[in-house]
Amino acid sequence: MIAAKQITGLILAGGRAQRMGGIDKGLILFLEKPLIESAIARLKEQVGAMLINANRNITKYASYSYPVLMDETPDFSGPLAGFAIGLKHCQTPYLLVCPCDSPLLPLDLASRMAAELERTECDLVYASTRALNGKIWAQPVFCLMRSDLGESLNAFLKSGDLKIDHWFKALRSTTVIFDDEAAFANVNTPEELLALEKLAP
Ligand SMILES: Nc1nc2c(ncn2[C@@H]2O[C@H](COP(=O)(O)OP(=O)(O)OP(=O)(O)O)[C@@H](O)[C@H]2O)c(=O)[nH]1
Ligand SMILES: [Mg+2]
Repeated sequence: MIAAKQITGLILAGGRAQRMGGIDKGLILFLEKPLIESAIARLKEQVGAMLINANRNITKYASYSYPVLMDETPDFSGPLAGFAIGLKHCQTPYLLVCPCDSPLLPLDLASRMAAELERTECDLVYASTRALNGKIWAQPVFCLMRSDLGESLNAFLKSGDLKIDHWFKALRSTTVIFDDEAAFANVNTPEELLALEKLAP
């Protein structure tokens, strides 16, 4: 069984947040605390070590006492840039990536993804959600992978492709479907922030 201590959690807070007006999304207030704090609180219970990926306000992110890693590829080239620096610094056999803007993320995320990774012997497992109408949506920035995939990812990024699903297809990958879609709700706009504050327990 993959144990929590074999997993490093990586919170991605390195985006541009253009739909939020370009501010640093991880630091906007959600129920009076920086948004990233909700993700940290939920993820840290599920893993043995934590990393934060950010490209701005490094000192503020460092105040959470986890290593803060900046993208090595320039100009906000997308979430895979965060995956790459996370894989480079991960010191456990598995890396679990989550975004900073999903404050209700599931408390059984790591355990369910780890069980599926082990069962299927895949390299990577990503989350999907089932909408009320039954449709399945991939949530690719929630994913658990073997931490020896750095070379594969670096080669993929060097080829000029930045699309998460393209990299996943190049690997042995699979998904876990979560029925609790609300747990994956994320904040992209000021309106979504207000709506999610009302949903929070
Ligand atoms: N490291 C890194 N993470 C990114 C980058 N772009 C997006 N992300 C992260 O990927 C996750 C999902 O991205 P989005 O919800 O689109 O966030 P965003 O790109 O900051 O917001 P928009 O500019 O409005 O699309 C968030 O956790 C972001 O922080 C990037 O260039 N580098
Ligand atoms: Mg984006």
